[in-house]
Amino acid sequence: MAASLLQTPFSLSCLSNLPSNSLIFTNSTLLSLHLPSRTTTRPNRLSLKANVSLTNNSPLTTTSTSGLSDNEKGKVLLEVKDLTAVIAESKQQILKGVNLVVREGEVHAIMGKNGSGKSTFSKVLVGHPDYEVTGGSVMFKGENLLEMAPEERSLAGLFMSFQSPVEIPGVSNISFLQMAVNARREKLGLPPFDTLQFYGFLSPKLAAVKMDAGFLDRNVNEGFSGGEKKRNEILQLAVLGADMAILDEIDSGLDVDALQDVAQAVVGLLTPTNSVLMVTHYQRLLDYINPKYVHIMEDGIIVKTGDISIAKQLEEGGYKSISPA
Ligand SMILES: Nc1ncnc2c1ncn2[C@@H]1O[C@H](COP(=O)(O)OP(=O)(O)OP(=O)(O)O)[C@@H](O)[C@H]1O
Repeated sequence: MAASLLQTPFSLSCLSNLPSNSLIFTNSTLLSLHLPSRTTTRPNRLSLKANVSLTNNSPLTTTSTSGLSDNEKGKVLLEVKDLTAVIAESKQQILKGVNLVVREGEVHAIMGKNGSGKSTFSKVLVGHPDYEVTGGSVMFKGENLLEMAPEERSLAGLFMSFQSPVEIPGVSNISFLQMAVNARREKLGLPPFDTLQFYGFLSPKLAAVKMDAGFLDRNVNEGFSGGEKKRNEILQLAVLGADMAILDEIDSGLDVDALQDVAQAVVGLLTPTNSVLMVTHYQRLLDYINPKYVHIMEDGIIVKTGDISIAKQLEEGGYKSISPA
């Protein structure tokens, strides 16, 4: 790594010994750095493109630029078949046969009662070591995701925003992001951004998530409020990009304005070739991000799939109003 990057004293070794939910920050490759896919032909990665209509007073809605009708299907990004998984330590089964297909350009939401397995599913997808897959298959962009190490999953274009983002004491946000972006550039055979170049790259992303520049010099997530951490996660997504972003409860802890900012930033990241899989409990996020599909998870499987009307039904009648299809 270029010395010019290291304005803040920084060593990868400081990223070790992090809690288990910090697998993306392990030092083997500096996390599932949300690095780009091996296919470098995708034009839409890492861009905050405005394929969306945004107004302050109306829900954020995606508008397809692909020219495809609703009935024409995009390329499959993720295909999960009969996925089962247990907690590595106790061998308790949590996922009991999850099936899900996500295509390019689609936003999917997973809802479900507390403890139904939503976060476990998300974490299994990114290869969290707390869980062991015991059956089924997961293909991501035509490759066997389950055979990839967590950092390879990131290299393949998977990003996950955790329900409880980790803190990284001693590492400033800007150093972290710069290092992550430059690691990615190195993989692509590109020269690293120096500090000035990086700031030019970062500025529009910072503006897109409406984040104060003061947060850049603070240690990653250290002392951030719950909402600030969530906003910072979306900044990471904006900076690092992804073919598929898994967002676990990004709405938790956000005030109404922050919710709109974060939702707007996520919508701004959508392109016809990437996708979002979000876990949420509340319709309000879905009103902004407008998923194509809403799935209900119950006891480790998806028991119902529909459109946003399911979320409205849930809001009004609770889970008892949703009977498995
Ligand atoms: N590492 C772990 N160790 C022990 N139990 C676990 C672990 N991970 C998940 N579980 C258990 O598995 C079940 C599913 O948890 P998970 O976090 O996936 O649920 P969830 O649907 O995301 O819930 P919530 O809506 O409350 O976030 C819960 O009973 C939880 O206690």
